[in-house]
Amino acid sequence: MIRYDLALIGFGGVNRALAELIAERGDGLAAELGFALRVVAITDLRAGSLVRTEGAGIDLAPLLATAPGELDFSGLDGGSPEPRNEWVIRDVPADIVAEATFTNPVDGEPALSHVRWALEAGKSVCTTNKGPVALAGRALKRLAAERGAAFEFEGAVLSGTPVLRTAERMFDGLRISGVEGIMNGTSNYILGRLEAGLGLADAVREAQLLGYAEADPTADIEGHDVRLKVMIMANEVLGADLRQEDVSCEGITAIGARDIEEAAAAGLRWKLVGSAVRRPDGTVAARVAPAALPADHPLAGISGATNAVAFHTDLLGTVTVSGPGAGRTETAYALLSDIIAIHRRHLTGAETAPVRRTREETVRG
Ligand SMILES: NC(=O)C1=CN([C@@H]2O[C@H](COP(=O)(O)OP(=O)(O)OC[C@H]3O[C@@H](n4cnc5c(N)ncnc54)[C@H](OP(=O)(O)O)[C@@H]3O)[C@@H](O)[C@H]2O)C=CC1
Ligand SMILES: N[C@@H](CC=O)C(=O)O
Repeated sequence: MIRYDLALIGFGGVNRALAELIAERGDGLAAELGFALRVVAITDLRAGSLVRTEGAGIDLAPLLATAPGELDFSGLDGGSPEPRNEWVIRDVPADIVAEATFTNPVDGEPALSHVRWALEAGKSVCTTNKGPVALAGRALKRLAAERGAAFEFEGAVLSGTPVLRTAERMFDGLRISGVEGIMNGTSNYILGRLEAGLGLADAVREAQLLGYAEADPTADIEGHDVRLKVMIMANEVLGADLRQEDVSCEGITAIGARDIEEAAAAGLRWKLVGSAVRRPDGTVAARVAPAALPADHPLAGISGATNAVAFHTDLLGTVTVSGPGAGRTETAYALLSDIIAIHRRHLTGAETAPVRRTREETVRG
């Protein structure tokens, strides 16, 4: 039985849910997929770091039985009050680093360094963190390929809904002229709650409790989170090389109760739409903006934390992928799907990280 040793960086909603999946379903997954998972290191800003590379690795059950805010690794065997991220990532023997600290939409740090340290050490990375992928995806994929490691990030766009792998694997032979979608669970959930008569602050609090919101929910409601996701979609699917300044960005904070009422009276629903479209000259135009959509628009019926991305293709017309766009367990599944992808590449003997194919020549938008 192949075994992969994991280091979890950040032990908040998503990596904790991954630990739960491993604790609850590890044996079943091993029987079904042919590999076992052992967690050998965990770091977290508040809890510190915990390393156990002997025997069964870290015993997850007592950690999962402790309330998130009360976890403290310092008194445990192999524990320290400091996160010790760089040492853990570079020096503790592990096969895969699962990066799930907060997304920093400005410069991607500290997650960008976490990913870079892991790849430099030849360790594969799976991450749900949008910062490193949107802001330095190309360089990190190159580094992964140089070091014979994998860099997987399915959860960085639509949580556990496999929108990137669908585009990468299922659209062979198609030309994709653009993508547009609802790519933020929190803002879509909030818009639904505003339609139900709730105020913005209460709706944000609900989204936080449900585990949908970013550590700083400003990123959700001001559109910065969608901007990163649009960049990832444009760069991965349309072969662009967009930077933040290439993507105009407006969130949902200017939408008031009156706008919601007027839209409803006209049979419209407000949605936060991210889009990237190939221009006739081959460059890519991308934006994030709210739109009042008519009931028959494919994105108008997407409610709650559900998200959807519509791909505009030449031979199939519009193909829409829809599913959860946020949620702790849903996003932990994205990390599991990345680990499965790393395992499959390992089985086929692929030596280098997958460089996603682009549909056409890369042209900066
Ligand atoms: N939740 C979701 O639905 C989705 C989340 N994502 C992304 O996944 C990532 C994780 O999300 P989620 O688990 O919900 O977020 P959380 O805020 O629940 O967890 C992040 C954890 O990382 C810790 N942390 C922050 N900085 C560091 C650091 N430098 N070193 C070690 N630990 C650190 C935080 O500690 P502290 O709390 O003390 O700051 C927290 O425990 C984010 O990047 C998010 O954007 C992607 C798709 C969906
Ligand atoms: N805060 C984000 C989480 C996933 O990326 C969202 O609500 O979509």
